[in-house]
Amino acid sequence: MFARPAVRALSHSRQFSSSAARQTKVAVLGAGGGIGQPLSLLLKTNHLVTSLSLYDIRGAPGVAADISHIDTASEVHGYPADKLDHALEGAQIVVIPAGVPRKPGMTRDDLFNTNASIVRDLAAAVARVSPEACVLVISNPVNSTVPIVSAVLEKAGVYDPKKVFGVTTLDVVRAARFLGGVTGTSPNDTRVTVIGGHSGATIVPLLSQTPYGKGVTGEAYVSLVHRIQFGGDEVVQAKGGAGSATLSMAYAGARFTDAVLRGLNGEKGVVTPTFVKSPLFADQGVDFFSTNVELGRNGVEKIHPIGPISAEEEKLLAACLPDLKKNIEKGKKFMSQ
Ligand SMILES: NC(=O)C1=CN([C@@H]2O[C@H](COP(=O)(O)OP(=O)(O)OC[C@H]3O[C@@H](n4cnc5c(N)ncnc54)[C@H](O)[C@@H]3O)[C@@H](O)[C@H]2O)C=CC1
Ligand SMILES: O=C([O-])CC(=O)C(=O)O
Repeated sequence: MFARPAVRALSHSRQFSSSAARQTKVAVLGAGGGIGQPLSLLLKTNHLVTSLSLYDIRGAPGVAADISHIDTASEVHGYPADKLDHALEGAQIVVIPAGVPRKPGMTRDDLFNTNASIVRDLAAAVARVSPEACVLVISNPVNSTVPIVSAVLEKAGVYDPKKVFGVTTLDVVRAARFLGGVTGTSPNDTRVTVIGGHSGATIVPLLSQTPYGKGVTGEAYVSLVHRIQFGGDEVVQAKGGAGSATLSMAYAGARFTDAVLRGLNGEKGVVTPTFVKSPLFADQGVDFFSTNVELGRNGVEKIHPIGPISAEEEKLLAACLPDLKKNIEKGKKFMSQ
């Protein structure tokens, strides 16, 4: 589906015959929503998906019937509210965009009270039915929902930190697009590693690590960083109460799912930022963090170090860590109550 590699570091061509690729069932929980529908559509076009399982408390069977007419080989099944366990049976990848989106004036953290329990209950079903699946969390606030999913799986005795991912790909997509806009170059030439978490100051773009990014300085740098950190707000404002990013997020979610699929299929060199259990800043109480991660047959293969960063990025990182710590602790506290 994606002609370009998911990340700038990739140079491998994709060489899967359908017989070489393993059978992969992907479940989407929240498939009837603003993200869930276009994400499911994009996953239907991915030849590495052999079975697509669409679940929502509203509308999933209709979405599944519609998407199932697309002429790619995968099977598509839709499941109503009371059939969550059926939807998860045999899933190797579970993507979760279930939950409420922001309205203008809200932060992602304002979604916590509603989305924390949605994500907790879905994760409990994953633990029960498909405990070995890779879980890709889109629902906000990602900085807290990923620790919640992890804690649910841990409580159930099935937690594998290599298999729980916060999807931060939209920040990577925005950074490439916005940097390309500033430098007047193709986003394909302006791939940016974005580290930290997924909200405001916790989003840290490492522009200094790219040839084009290095050249952006002064006011232009400050406003570019701000746009990457608060790109979500732009969409929330523009939609005027009708939700947040759905289409760009579906694209980003499909791209990240494709990266996980390629890793599971044994492709080497699949590297992309994602928010995972990470040792990098664990000594500062931040035990989930997004950096470049190599994906493989078992999920996370290797967590890359952040690499050399500029003095400005040191400051961004210093601002990120306390906020991220609070968000992570909030998720953990919710699970310990
Ligand atoms: N990680 C990221 O970069 C991004 C995350 N998001 C987040 O994704 C989430 C979904 O956003 P949208 O699709 O725009 O919202 P939406 O309201 O359009 O769709 C959410 C869907 O979840 C379903 N749902 C609610 N509770 C459920 C449950 N218990 N089980 C299954 N399905 C359930 C709803 O019925 C609805 O169809 C929000 O939390 C939003 O903040 C949005 C954009 C980017
Ligand atoms: O801004 C939001 O609430 C949705 C989101 O996470 C994004 O667009 O990055």
